[in-house]
Amino acid sequence: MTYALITGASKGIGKSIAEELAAKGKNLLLVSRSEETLNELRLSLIQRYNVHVAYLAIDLSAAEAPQLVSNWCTSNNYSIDVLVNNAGYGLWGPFEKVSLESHQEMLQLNMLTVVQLTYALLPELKKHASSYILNVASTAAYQAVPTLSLYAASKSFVLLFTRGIRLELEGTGVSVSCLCPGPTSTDFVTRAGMSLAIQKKSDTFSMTSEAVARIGVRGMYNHKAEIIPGLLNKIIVAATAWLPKYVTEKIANDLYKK
Ligand SMILES: NC(=O)C1=CN([C@@H]2O[C@H](COP(=O)(O)OP(=O)(O)OC[C@H]3O[C@@H](n4cnc5c(N)ncnc54)[C@H](OP(=O)(O)O)[C@@H]3O)[C@@H](O)[C@H]2O)C=CC1
Ligand SMILES: N[C@@H](C=O)C(=O)O
Repeated sequence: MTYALITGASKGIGKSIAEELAAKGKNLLLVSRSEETLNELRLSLIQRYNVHVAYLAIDLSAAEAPQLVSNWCTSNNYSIDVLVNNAGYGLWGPFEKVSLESHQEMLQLNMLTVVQLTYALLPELKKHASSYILNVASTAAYQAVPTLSLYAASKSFVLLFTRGIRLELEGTGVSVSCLCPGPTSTDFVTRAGMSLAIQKKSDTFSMTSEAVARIGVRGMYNHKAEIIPGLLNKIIVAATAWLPKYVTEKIANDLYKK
């Protein structure tokens, strides 16, 4: 019996990925902070899809958390052939207006937890003839986003890290993909502290988390390097490749400024 481990599985894109995989008969290991929400989701998935589901409630922004997750998997003999590094968030506002501690906590989750969990679970993933890593970055990975400067930089890190290990792992059976959603209807904007005006702007372009998850899981199983859900998001990413950087950064700045 093998499992997919999903971080940030209690809501949003991670929850939708859990639903998408459960619907395909995949057993799940759900990881996030909210124990009650995770247990409710666990019971619902078992009832609807007849799959095995376990969860671990843990704050993944703690430096020791990825090792504790790995220890949990080992002590329960969970055989993992899918790892979805999804948990993450943004902090909206001018760089200097957000505390350094808050910046560092976000970078731990968005970047270091992805690295540490991947490092810890890679030996397990390599035991299987075919296994998958799906790291969740963002369309923000393709350019600087003023007022989300560190967030966008953290997602660029995830994108390049993913592409790097993808090539390193060629021939091992471990397929590595990067999901780069654009605006998606989740708690992201609330957690980021964005103004209502920006939330309204973001909503006009937003995809559903279900659509993002469906496209992401399909791309992962199709061994795609980068998965950009939605035609508009594909066009925006393509534009960042041929428009001058100051143009796309100015557009992002106007979109996200207070
Ligand atoms: N929504 C969007 O517009 C976009 C989102 N993304 C990315 O998608 C990913 C998922 O975000 P999204 O679903 O939108 O956001 P949500 O805020 O809706 O969900 C975030 C998930 O991560 C979990 N999480 C947050 N902090 C922690 C933590 N410290 N430890 C453990 N789990 C944590 C939350 O669970 P809990 O609160 O229970 O801990 C929740 O399950 C993120 O990496 C985000 O950067 C990328 C592009 C666009
Ligand atoms: N909502 C943001 C997350 O990454 C974005 O789409 O830029």
